[in-house]
Amino acid sequence: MIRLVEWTQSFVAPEEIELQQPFVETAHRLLEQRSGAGHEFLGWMDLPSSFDPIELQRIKEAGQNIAKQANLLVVIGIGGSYLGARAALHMLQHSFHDLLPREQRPLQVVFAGHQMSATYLAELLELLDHYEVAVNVISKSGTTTEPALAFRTLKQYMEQRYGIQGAAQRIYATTDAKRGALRKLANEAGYETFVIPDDVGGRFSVLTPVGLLPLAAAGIDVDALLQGAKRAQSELRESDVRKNPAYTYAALRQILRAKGKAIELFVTYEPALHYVGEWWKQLFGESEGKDGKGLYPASADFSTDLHSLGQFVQDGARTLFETVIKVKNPRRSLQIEEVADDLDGLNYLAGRPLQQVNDTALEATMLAHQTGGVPTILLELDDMSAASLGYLFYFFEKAVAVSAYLQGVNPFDQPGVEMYKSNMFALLGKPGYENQRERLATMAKVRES
Ligand SMILES: O=P(O)(O)OC[C@H]1O[C@H](O)[C@H](O)[C@@H](O)[C@@H]1O
Repeated sequence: MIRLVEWTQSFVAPEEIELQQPFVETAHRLLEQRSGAGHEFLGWMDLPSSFDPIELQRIKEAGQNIAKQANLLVVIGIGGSYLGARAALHMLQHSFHDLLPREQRPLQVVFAGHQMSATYLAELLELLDHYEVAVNVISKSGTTTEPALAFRTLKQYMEQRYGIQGAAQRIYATTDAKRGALRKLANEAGYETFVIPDDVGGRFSVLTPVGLLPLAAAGIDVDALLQGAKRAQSELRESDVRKNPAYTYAALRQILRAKGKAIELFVTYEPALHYVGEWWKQLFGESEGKDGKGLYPASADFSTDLHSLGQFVQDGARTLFETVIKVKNPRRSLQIEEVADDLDGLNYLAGRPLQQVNDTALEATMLAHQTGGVPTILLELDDMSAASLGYLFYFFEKAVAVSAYLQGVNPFDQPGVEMYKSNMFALLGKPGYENQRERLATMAKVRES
């Protein structure tokens, strides 16, 4: 589970949290009664407890099938169709999974379609012949350009290598039940398909086949992931802002925003949680960055980034606060040994667990940053298990929904992401975008003049 251990009370007094109760209550009711803005996208709320066991079994079987037919799974997707699976694999697999002896890593997962770098895709393609390959292409809309371009190329590769039918047995599509180009293509090609429910938005879809199929293929315990989320679903239904840590966290964020903080820095001291930070950034950035409002979600890996960003956080613009995620019971431990010469002067640490130094760095840094005028929120995650990660996913989904309602925006739409796409289509000469292309050309002329 996740505990909200402490926050800098000199910045936000407990009474200020309690004053938020009426507003939190309202946001809670909007969620519970499915009556707030974007209420048609609340399918994620009951997902853990209502997951169809037959569909879950089919996901697990497809995962086993992938692991039998392939030793490399290419997951194609972007945004919510990519970040959840990557966050979970990065946290739950061995830190050096790719270095494990081949027999200990039956299936490797790589990602594509999360950007449009020719170098990235070309360098992936040139290695595929060394592996038995399967592909999971994921897109809720079925039309997003980045994964569509990657899939167009990888589909060609798969069909050239395995034949049309052979490729169709190795390609799995996760998309809308009925709509979109990917649904049409998958139906015509005969791919096994999985559905992203209509009422679950992309950034809330990690606990659907979007995340679960790649994880099942990689041998992750998806039952435990869902169990952890189910526990969060039950525990985080409490409407009292003082008793529900997800709501306390939501209220704290909005109070700090009202006090002039503009950036929330998501900090972890475990490299395994790096992509949890990336997933968290989309969840909060897309849910709250609207109407000229919102906290800019940033992430940092400490103590690594204390040697790069530490100066700014300590002494730079006082526009940020930190949300620190501490893992109470990390996956491994290591003791610092005494050495005869003590040339590094570290024998004073001999006999102590290395984790004690990492934890002390966390404590010391929080104190330093608070002294420097940076409020901090400390959240504690039990451990690095699938169940704890499932709980974490649900915790932040619940928190962002309430936080966005407190901020007065719809948590579940993302109108702002369309502009770059339509500009790109216009500049690429996509039919139907001629007028916009002319407008942009005029703008470009003005820019050059
Ligand atoms: O799953 P897709 O429909 O391909 O969408 C992938 C991503 O792209 C969109 O532009 C939105 O920014 C995200 O919320 C979404 O997760």
